[in-house]
Amino acid sequence: MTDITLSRPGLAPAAAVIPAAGRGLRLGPGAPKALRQLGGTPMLVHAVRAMARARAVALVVVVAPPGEAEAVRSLLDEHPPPPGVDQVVVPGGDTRQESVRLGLDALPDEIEIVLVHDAARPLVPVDTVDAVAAAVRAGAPAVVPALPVTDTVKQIAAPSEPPGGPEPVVATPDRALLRAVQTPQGFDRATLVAAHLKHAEGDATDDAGMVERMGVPVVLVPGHEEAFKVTRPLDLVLAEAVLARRRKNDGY
Ligand SMILES: Nc1ccn([C@@H]2O[C@H](COP(=O)(O)OP(=O)(O)OP(=O)(O)O)[C@@H](O)[C@H]2O)c(=O)n1
Ligand SMILES: C[C@](O)(CO)[C@H](O)COP(=O)(O)O
Repeated sequence: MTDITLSRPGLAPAAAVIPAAGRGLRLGPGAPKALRQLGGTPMLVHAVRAMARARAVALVVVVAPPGEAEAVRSLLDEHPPPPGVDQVVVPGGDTRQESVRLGLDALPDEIEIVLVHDAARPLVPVDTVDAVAAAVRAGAPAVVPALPVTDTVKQIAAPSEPPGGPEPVVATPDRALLRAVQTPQGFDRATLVAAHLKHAEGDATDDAGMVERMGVPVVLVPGHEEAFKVTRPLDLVLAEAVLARRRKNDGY
């Protein structure tokens, strides 16, 4: 557990846990995804900035690629957070779930609200972060930003083996009832810790799914198009374009 003094006045103390330990295999060969450049700055630095700008966030815990924690500490020292925000770096694990759990283990006792945010979503607007934190502060135990699904989605019985073969369709779910979820996902700390303890052996792709499985209500709030995840090479092209537009229009 981390021993720090939290200094953001007037709000229940919240921490951002940023899982950044993934390899980014779908992005292609190169450094771990969080350390790849976006507009000349590592993606992780953008993600940390986005979270540290939120009004409620007093602490940012970065979960670094295993073996890169020291390099990430040096990188973040070059990009200090705003006054009143502390940052801590811990090494990550083999899965996203394990990395988030390692981030949770580093939280000091005072933290009541946790926002889990993918380093791979570097351009999330601060208003989205604030809206998630506000909903948790207002009493929701688990809050997820989400957008309507724009494609029609087909359900198959099982993925083809090997991939690329024909896949028979079994259903077409009603798109109006589907949402694509983003991060930061916000939680009452005790709820999230309990979910990680209960499902410790799993490999969940998101934290809210683990909370749902405990029977705790999860609520969606509007996400934002610019909170998209950089997963494949084309996402990086889009991220560069969004960043260039922000820099031109807002001096970002
Ligand atoms: N062992 C892992 C795996 C993922 N992540 C983090 O979880 C977030 C979402 O994961 P994703 O975008 O799927 O990243 P990767 O696992 O790096 O991608 P890929 O599956 O293409 O390798 C990312 O910020 C990633 O760094 C993590 O902290 N630890
Ligand atoms: C948490 C997440 O960003 C929600 O969309 C996502 O599930 C991360 O994992 P993925 O395997 O890259 O989808």
